[in-house]
Amino acid sequence: MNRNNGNWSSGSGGSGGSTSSAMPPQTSGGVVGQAEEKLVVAVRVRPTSEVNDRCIEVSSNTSLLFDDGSNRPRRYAYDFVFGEDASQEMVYERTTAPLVKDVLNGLQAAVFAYGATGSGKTHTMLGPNPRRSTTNDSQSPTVGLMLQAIESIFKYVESSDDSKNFRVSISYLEIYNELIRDLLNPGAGTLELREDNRGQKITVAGLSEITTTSRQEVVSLLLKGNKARTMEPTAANQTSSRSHALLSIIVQIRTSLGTKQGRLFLTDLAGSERAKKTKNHGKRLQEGAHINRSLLALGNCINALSGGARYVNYRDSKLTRLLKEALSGKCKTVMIAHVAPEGKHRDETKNTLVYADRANSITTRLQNTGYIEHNKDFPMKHYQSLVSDLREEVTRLRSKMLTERPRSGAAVNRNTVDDEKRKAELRYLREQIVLTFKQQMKLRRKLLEAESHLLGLELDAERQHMIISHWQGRMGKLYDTQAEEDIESEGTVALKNAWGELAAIEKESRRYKEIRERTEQELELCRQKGVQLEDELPERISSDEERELLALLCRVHELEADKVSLQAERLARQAELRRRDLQLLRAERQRRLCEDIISSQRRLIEDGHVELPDELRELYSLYQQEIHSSSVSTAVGSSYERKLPPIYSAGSNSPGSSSSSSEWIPSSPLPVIDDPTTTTFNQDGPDRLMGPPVNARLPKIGSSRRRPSQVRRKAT
Ligand SMILES: Nc1ncnc2c1ncn2[C@@H]1O[C@H](COP(=O)(O)OP(=O)(O)OP(=O)(O)O)[C@@H](O)[C@H]1O
Repeated sequence: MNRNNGNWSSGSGGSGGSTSSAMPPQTSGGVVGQAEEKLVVAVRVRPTSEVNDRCIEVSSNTSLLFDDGSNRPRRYAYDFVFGEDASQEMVYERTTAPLVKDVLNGLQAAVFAYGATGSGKTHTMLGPNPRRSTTNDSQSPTVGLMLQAIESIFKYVESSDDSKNFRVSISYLEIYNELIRDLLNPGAGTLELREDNRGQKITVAGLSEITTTSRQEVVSLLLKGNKARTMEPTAANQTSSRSHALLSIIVQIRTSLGTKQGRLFLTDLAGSERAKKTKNHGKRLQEGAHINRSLLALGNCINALSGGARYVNYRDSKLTRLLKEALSGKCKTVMIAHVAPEGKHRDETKNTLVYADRANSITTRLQNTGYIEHNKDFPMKHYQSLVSDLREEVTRLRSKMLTERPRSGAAVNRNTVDDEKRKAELRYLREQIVLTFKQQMKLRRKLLEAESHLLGLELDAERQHMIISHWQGRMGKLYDTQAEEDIESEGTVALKNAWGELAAIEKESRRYKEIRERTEQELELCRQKGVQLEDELPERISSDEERELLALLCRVHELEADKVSLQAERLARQAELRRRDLQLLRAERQRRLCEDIISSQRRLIEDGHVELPDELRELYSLYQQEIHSSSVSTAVGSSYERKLPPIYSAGSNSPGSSSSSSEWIPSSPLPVIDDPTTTTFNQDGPDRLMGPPVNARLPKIGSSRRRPSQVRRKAT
């Protein structure tokens, strides 16, 4: 077992697990890349002994009738409706089993149980009396979805040919009164929720993530976690969960292309409740308020998502922040709404049905999580594995030659007919092997080309993103209104082109990802066929002639391996050049921004006659030295290296003025200024790649809008 501090949104476990390149099962929808996804909604009706006063009648596997008391029942339809007699297994098979397959294919998936207090959520997710349960039997028919999912994942991994390529880790937390607790390490106290600068990646700092190869261990950890969960008897439910419990199961699958990571979130939400009805007081009442607030936040997100809102506020509660990925489409998500059929729970049941109805119309775009650690070294890494495959084949063939030495006189004793037949068979076998090998190489090349092309597209997309942010920055911030229309038209054209390019690149990427996937499958079949054919060889090698044939085959394989190595080096160099080109472009862009900032600051200094602080004076003189040395080397260097920041002299009226030196004060420590209109930078430098050239437009002298606080005037 490995215990790590885990991230909520990115699995970073220790080593553990096992390995295998077993073909993962087909995804529920065969989705790879981006696809339109509907949030799947199921409703489960809790069993009751009440026969007379009832508000729910299940009419089919997908619909039910709800009587709000007016005796005019309303029909609600969902993806699945589970009646009172539905077994745990049935609920699992229809809702969670397809998601487990997706997770084993490297996708993210989530199941969350929603409903009023006492409606059966914990029963569905964990089974009956999870707190009291001590059985480690994850195969018992009453266990909940969490244990069933763990059971299926381990079953799959264990039955796979190369199970050592899989690594399974879990983390389990609860949100109680808006505080996060680690259920696998309850003594750790409350944990912090953190997110990156862009609010994209949510992590729970210090959350344990346990990696293990033993399913029994996972099961006992889960049971232990359940016992640590905050549960209290309330008037509505003797074993009421007062917290939201979120289990995350991460499956990492090592493949020849990198490590894929799938993740399954299983969430047992605390039940919504009405204070009046539950008769809760004090602590229970406060818990209820927190529960309701976070469920309200969840409800708001669902409303916004179902209405197709562009902005969804996930920030209102920790629950929604943690479930953001599950709700916003980076995940396949199933919501199981729970209802109580008794008439006395009519209001809560109606609320849940309406809630589930809204969730029914949420559609999102599923994103493939892809590989977590590949491409960085591509194409080298990929080629290396290919070459090692080929070398392995050579070794295998060679070992056949060594083990099966011809027995002396064997050939002489055979009669001619047998000999001929044998030769014909061998010829056929050899032809088949060569044919399969050729097919394999063809597919491998196709795969490499697809990979290489995808890498190129990735870099192209990055370039377009840079162009977009470059122009958005220029149009939005750095330039004065004076020639706004000009800039806008230039910028608008550049932006439009970049967006168009980006759309085309994305389309092309999707196409190539499909090609890659198909080719991978074909290659695997072809490889298996090749291995089978080669397996037939040992018994047949009995003559020097046959041995020669085999040696020839080895040679072909070796040559092919060498060829692939060379190809790999060439492509690696190409990719590296492209990468460096992008880095240069990025660095140049940053340099231009710095120059713009310096220009604006200098403009403020000149215009406001601000006394130059010593440190700044020093920096300027260093800068001047730097510029001097780079202008000396310009004779041999590129023209843009020597370009000074586009600083305009005091008194110049337009950015295009032809002053060739600073006219501020003769003793100015500031660098000499080049004329922006005569510079070749915009024509030749990397900035040119950002689209049409644009000169910086700084505020006119005397018309600059300065706030007194921004300018420290020189004391006279
Ligand atoms: N499908 C079911 N079959 C048998 N018993 C069930 C089923 N669903 C719920 N129960 C029983 O009903 C009671 C309440 O269920 P449970 O504790 O799962 O509700 P809950 O929605 O999780 O409540 P809370 O939000 O208060 O935690 C429990 O005793 C549970 O065993």
